Amino acid sequence: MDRGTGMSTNAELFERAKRAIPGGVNSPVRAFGSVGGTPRFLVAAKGPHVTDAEGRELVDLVASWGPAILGHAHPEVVQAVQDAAAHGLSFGASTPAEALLAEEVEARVGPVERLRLVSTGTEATMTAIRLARGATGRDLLVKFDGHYHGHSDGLLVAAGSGLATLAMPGSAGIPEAVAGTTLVVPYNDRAAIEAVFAEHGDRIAAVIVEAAAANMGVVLPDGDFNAFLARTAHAHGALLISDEVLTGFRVSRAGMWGLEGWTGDDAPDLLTFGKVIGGGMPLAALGGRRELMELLAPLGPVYQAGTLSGNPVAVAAGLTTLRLATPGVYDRMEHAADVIEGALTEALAAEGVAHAISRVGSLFSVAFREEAPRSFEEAKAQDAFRYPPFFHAMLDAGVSLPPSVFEAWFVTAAHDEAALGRIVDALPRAARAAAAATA
Ligand SMILES: Cc1ncc(COP(=O)(O)O)c(C=O)c1O
Ligand SMILES: N[C@H](C=O)CCC(=O)O
Repeated sequence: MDRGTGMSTNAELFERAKRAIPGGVNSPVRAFGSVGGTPRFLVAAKGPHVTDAEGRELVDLVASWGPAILGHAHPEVVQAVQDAAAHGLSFGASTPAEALLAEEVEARVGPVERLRLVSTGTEATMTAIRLARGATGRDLLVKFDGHYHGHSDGLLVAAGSGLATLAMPGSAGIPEAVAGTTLVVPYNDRAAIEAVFAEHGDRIAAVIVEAAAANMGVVLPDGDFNAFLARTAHAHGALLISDEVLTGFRVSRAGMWGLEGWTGDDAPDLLTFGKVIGGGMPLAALGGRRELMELLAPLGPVYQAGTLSGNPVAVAAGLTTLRLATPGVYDRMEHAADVIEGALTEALAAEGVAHAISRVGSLFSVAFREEAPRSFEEAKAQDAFRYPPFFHAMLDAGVSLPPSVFEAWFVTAAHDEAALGRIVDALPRAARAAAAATA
């Protein structure tokens, strides 16, 4: 499919992109770095499918890294976007729909009394941290090894996602002074949290945690770990930032908070959202208690701004997506996850491949090890060499998986029996390829 490029194959497009764009991609995980081969250049997406430049339709388990819970290009979302666009692409001024979106989130997620819209998850977490520092007058941030919260300086320390994929310990270009304000602890390690607070408690502004880790593969919080973090932070006058950029409105209608339901001292102080809240458009948000959120300018001293914040086309996509995300949508996603989990286990077990599937709601991934990992150290201690041949066997059979063992698999409510059937049919051969892999 040419689309004005004069080129038709993924390989040609990748070569051209590499001559114009660093590494040929605008986000590192897209480059197939850890699985090898040529990235697919996509030209269309509809329902559970994406179509590449060679006209090949693939069943998609990336779902734009999470936003597409309804399936790609849901007609009502597309219509809402077209209607909004017809009235103007961007105003740089308030619009009536912004408050409707904020109300929609506040009605679902108890700890969110006020919401500020931004454009990316990176901006949401960056702003939440600035707000926590402004509120507490402290400078240190605690984050977890292998958690990813976007690419702002202080958060690219021991991060997951593309850094895990590329085995990068951090990023160049981050001043020591900034990196030094981030304290990294192993995930699910309560003793490590207690120790870090015992040593630095009066300087810690906040703990930031993925509500369920999903950027080192899915790694679930142990028991009431999130509530424990809130209680420990609060006991030391610090805040808990629950990063729901990935889990928000995906693992349930109210995200991970909706599944755990922590309130009072156990609840997070600030929450960040992205992906689903924008329905596939660039929109993200941070929210929390009124008195904290009102420290943001223009009411308070913590500054945050954005030319495109609350963009009307993005708000239309997000609002329509959330309104369409009925309990039935979550039932369909869970059904899709059930079918894939069952078939994946069966296929890998039949080949004697050690594996563990970690899952919350419909969000899951597979690790090539006996036990589900509880930390980044454990997530890295797996037979990761089995993933590239597994991935390529699935791709050859027409199923697009995330191009890294450290990323989650994303289903949508549009994954119908036909799409699921293609995945199930592809798995036995992929499991054989995983079994045959050598380190
Ligand atoms: C948990 C989490 N937080 C933050 C981000 C950053 O969001 P964005 O890529 O929109 O900047 C991501 C994903 O990229 C994420 O998974
Ligand atoms: N793990 C990231 C999002 O959740 C992958 C998306 C990206 O960084 O391109």
